[in-house]
Amino acid sequence: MTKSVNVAIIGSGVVGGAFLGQLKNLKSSIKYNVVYLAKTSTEALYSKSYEPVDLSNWSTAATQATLSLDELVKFLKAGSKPSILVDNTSSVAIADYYPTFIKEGISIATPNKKAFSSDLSVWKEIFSNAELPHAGLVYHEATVGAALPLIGPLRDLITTGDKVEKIEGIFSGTLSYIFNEFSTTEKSDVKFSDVVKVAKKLGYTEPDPRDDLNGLDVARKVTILARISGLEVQSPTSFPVDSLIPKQLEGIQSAAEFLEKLPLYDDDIQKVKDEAFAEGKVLRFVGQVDLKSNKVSVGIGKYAFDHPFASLKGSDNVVSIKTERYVNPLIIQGAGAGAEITAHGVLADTIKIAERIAN
Ligand SMILES: NC(=O)C1=CN([C@@H]2O[C@H](COP(=O)(O)OP(=O)(O)OC[C@H]3O[C@@H](n4cnc5c(N)ncnc54)[C@H](OP(=O)(O)O)[C@@H]3O)[C@@H](O)[C@H]2O)C=CC1
Ligand SMILES: N[C@@H](CC=O)C(=O)O
Ligand code: NA
Repeated sequence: MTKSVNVAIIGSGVVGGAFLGQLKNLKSSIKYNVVYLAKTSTEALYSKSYEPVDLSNWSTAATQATLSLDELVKFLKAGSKPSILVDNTSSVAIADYYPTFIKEGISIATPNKKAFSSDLSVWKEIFSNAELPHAGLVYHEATVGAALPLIGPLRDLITTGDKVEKIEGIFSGTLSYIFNEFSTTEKSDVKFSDVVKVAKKLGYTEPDPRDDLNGLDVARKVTILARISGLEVQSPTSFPVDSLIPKQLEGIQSAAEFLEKLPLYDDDIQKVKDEAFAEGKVLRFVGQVDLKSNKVSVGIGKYAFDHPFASLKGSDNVVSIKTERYVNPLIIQGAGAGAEITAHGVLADTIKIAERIAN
């Protein structure tokens, strides 16, 4: 008999849209019944009889109002199959609900960093609920480095008894792209604000690019890796984080107005770049977790032209993990943002869950 799972998907933006395309084309012996699809915060596709959503016309099909999270839990629990929630949003409200989904036996696959990198109490609740009998599973590989294999391998190392000593790297696809284009080993007069706009257009940035520029997105990723490695980081604002947002633009309401005004401050960051260039260095935005000194930090660093960080390309992330076993650090490098790249990480997690729970 064919095994199957019920899948509820929330979000159809940059990552969610690509996820739906990949799921539609998935060849698998397991049947994935998409019984609920919240396209946006207000519009959803589903039927009370659990008739699967037709993924060939989801963008044009008639919608109804979204279910509340309470209603969604009830809906999924009343289905006859095990369920997976795929959260392709950056919503805090949904993230705060993960402990409930998990306790109620609903598994989660997500690129949403909020639940894993906010207050430590949410992290603890998620992973203690995951130990309960009949709890749902939690997979979140795409919360750090998009689909790059970081969280899975790091957990494998720790579960098998290795000890992490230091993690260091470039964790933001957006900031990698921006600095790789802006601060190069050749003299260039490309404008910081222009590169930011291109990064947004390419789908690398968070829904609001200020969440990348203020360092918080990197701080969230570093928080997740630190916690997995055994360091109880209280929150992504509990350690030093450099921001690239000019002080004068800190109070601005909309992302559009921010992007419009950003060119006014191009000269300031240009000066920092020129100073580094004069020393034979480039600027890169780096995160560090030092398990020996229990210190975490995120900020701009200057790296010599022949340092591996200086030759990074595109939106690549590069992460170095030094452990007791990996005395020469394990290096993981590749694209760390973008629609298809991230979506395949989320789909791979969905498949891993389905392989464990489908019936
Ligand atoms: N882009 C990338 O390269 C990467 C992204 N990620 C993560 O992936 C997630 C999605 O990012 P991205 O696709 O770029 O973001 P988008 O803003 O493009 O998409 C988010 C989608 O979620 C919907 N949404 C938000 N809140 C709710 C809600 N409460 N109920 C239903 N739908 C909701 C939005 O609809 P509405 O318009 O109504 O709000 C929108 O359709 C984020 O958590 C991001 O950090 C992770 C790694 C890489
Ligand atoms: N905005 C993020 C997306 C992935 O988490 C980034 O640029 O890395
Ligand atoms: Na990853």
